[in-house]
Amino acid sequence: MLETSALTKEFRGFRAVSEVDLAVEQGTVHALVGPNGAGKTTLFNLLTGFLTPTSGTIRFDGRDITGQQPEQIAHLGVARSFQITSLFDQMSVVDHVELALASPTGLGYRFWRSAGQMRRFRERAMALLGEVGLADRAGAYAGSLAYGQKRALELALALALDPKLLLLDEPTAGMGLEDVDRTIALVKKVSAGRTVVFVDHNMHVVGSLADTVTVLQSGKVLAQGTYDQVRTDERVVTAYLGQAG
Ligand SMILES: Nc1ncnc2c1ncn2[C@@H]1O[C@H](COP(=O)(O)OP(=O)(O)OP(=O)(O)O)[C@@H](O)[C@H]1O
Repeated sequence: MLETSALTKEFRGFRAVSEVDLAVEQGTVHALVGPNGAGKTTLFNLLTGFLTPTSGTIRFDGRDITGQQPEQIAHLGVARSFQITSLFDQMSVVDHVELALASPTGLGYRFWRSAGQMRRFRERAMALLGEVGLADRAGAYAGSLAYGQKRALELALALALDPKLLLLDEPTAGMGLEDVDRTIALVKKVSAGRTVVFVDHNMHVVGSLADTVTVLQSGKVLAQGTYDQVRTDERVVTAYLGQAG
């Protein structure tokens, strides 16, 4: 589904991502981990077209998408759920989802003229809210949601695009234990039959969700394999111990 080859991004000669080969099989959940500054966010930005690689290639679903714009990549079926919240406080939860459902049709940009037309997205919007556990908050303002619920809404917005590949940027960042476990269950549920790549610092989350794991350090792939394989890899243990102090 996704394959990078020698993918590299330099910032003024500094290699934030260096010769990364990544292969994500269709229908699997893949975690990107690594110490701070390892290049995870930069890699995500390359995959979604927010940054252009210095060299190397990205193939998605059988085509070369290297250097394509974020809108083109999104259109091909890559959706990203942002770490930084991108919700409108004064807009209702269900309106957010309807707008996301309408945007691929072009209707999203004319929503102020077509409130009636937006209603045809109501059923699908409610189904998506049900999927992420927010059906009972459909009428609430997004601004009134608890943090974990906002993250769930963002996930629903990404799912509204019916993506072939779902990218999750630190889905459990800033959450307490209870929300972390709820999010693990939620991501497990929505990842069934989908291809997911996520970044997370929490090893409990990585171990619970990931079929395969790529460990990055200083922009390079340090180890790749199942969670149990990388967890016991000496280089990985050393990299994390090095950060602990
Ligand atoms: N726009 C930029 N210009 C210059 N350097 C950058 C830029 N973006 C990232 N870097 C550098 O590239 C390296 C990798 O950063 P990146 O944010 O990708 O790491 P990360 O693994 O996501 O870290 P974290 O876990 O802290 O989010 C860092 O040293 C960072 O300072």
